[in-house]
Amino acid sequence: MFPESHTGYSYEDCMATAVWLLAQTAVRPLVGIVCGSGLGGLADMLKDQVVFNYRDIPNFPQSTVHGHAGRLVFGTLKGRPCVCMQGRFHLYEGYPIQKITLPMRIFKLLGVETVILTNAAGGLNQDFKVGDIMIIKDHLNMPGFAGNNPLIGPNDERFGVRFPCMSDAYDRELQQLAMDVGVELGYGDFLKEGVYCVLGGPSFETIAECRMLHKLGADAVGMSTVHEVIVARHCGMRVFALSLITNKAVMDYDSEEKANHEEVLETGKQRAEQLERLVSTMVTRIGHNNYS
Ligand SMILES: O=P(O)(O)O[C@@H]1C[C@H](O)[C@@H](CO)O1
Ligand SMILES: Nc1nc2[nH]cnc2c(=O)[nH]1
Repeated sequence: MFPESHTGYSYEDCMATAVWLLAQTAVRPLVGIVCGSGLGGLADMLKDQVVFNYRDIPNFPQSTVHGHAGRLVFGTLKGRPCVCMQGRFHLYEGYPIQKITLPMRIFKLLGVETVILTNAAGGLNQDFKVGDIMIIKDHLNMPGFAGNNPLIGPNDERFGVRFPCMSDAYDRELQQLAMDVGVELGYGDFLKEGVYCVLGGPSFETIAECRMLHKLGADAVGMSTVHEVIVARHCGMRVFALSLITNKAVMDYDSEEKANHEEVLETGKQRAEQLERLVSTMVTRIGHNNYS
């Protein structure tokens, strides 16, 4: 089995995990949700839950980060069958990149068509405030520039093509749906859109790094999501992603502010309710109208 090598799980390994899960729940999810740091409350909205601890799922990694519960939750969200990762995996936890993205392939084999990813991120855009929700319209993949891409290794065409396009990674109709729903819910003042930049972490950025990322066109910086998006798109799922701006990236040598994980989790708590309402309303509308 894979963990020692870095070439990824085989199609058969992923299928075995999917079949194992499907044998234990009647839920056939069409939407898969990934909860970012401190945003695990999204999973609690699911009704008629069937819950698996990651440690019990064949081939699954374990969550090691505070604010990531480590549970896969099946259930319905306003009647829609969903599966929700209450906790994700990050490069800095020491897992190979193919392992942290494995759940996306399992989502696909479970029948998921649309993936909704959330994360906590530092705001680089000077117009952003702590508590803003940023609809991700594009990304900068810094580990990818350094050769760390989840699709490195032999390509299995049963998942997708060797050279997948990423210029359409973030579904435009779903971005519009999020904006429409957000405005309807009265969230217009704190709903933004922008470019998310992923770094390896776990150290937060220096001031010079934040200034550079901002100049390169990033609006927010974090340590996740992009690898999952690449694998989800490779196997043909639609993707919507958002960042909760949990802290302002420090850009100024006179600033006394210091990024820290406690602030990240605290901001998550404060915006949890609105974020949950935004995502759950979106889920009820996916596939029902011209956003399908
Ligand atoms: O899983 P996400 O991207 O939400 O987690 C972010 C990045 C680090 O894991 C952590 C830093 O506070 O939050
Ligand atoms: N890299 C990074 N990740 C974050 N996650 C939440 N806030 C931040 C941040 O400021 N930088």
